[in-house]
Amino acid sequence: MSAFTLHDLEAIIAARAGASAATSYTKTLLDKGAAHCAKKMGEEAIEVVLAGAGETRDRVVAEAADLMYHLLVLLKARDIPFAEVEALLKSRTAQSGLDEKASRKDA
Ligand SMILES: N=c1c2ncn([C@@H]3O[C@H](COP(=O)(O)OP(=O)(O)OP(=O)(O)O)[C@@H](O)[C@H]3O)c2ncn1[C@@H]1O[C@H](COP(=O)(O)O)[C@@H](O)[C@H]1O
Repeated sequence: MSAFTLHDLEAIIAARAGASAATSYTKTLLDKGAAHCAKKMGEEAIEVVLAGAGETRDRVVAEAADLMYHLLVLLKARDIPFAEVEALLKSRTAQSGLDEKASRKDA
């Protein structure tokens, strides 16, 4: 399985923020502002919903990838590091105590 992560994609998006809009779809989105990025992400989310409800497995995977990309572009447009989202997810896990249970199970 590929070791490519959302952090890798976040770094690519950050780099493409400095590119020309003529050569970068990411830059085109960012130039249009956070509200446009949010609208695009909403469209991609609907495509995941439709694919998840009744399209092929490959379509679900493809639409999920589009959604992840557009979510990271939106976070970039709002100057929110993906690590901040991860930290919130981690704190929720810690609140539920499931992180300790999971590490005990691994030991
Ligand atoms: N992961 C992606 C990625 N996923 C989806 N997309 C693009 O998102 C768009 C979504 O399709 P749509 O039909 O909704 O959009 P569209 O009609 O083409 O465009 P709109 O005018 O509606 O905005 C397509 O153009 C896809 O190519 C992506 N574009 C870029 N990346 C990553 O970003 C990197 C940098 O890309 P550039 O910024 O283009 O250099 C790439 O190497 C990839 O790693």
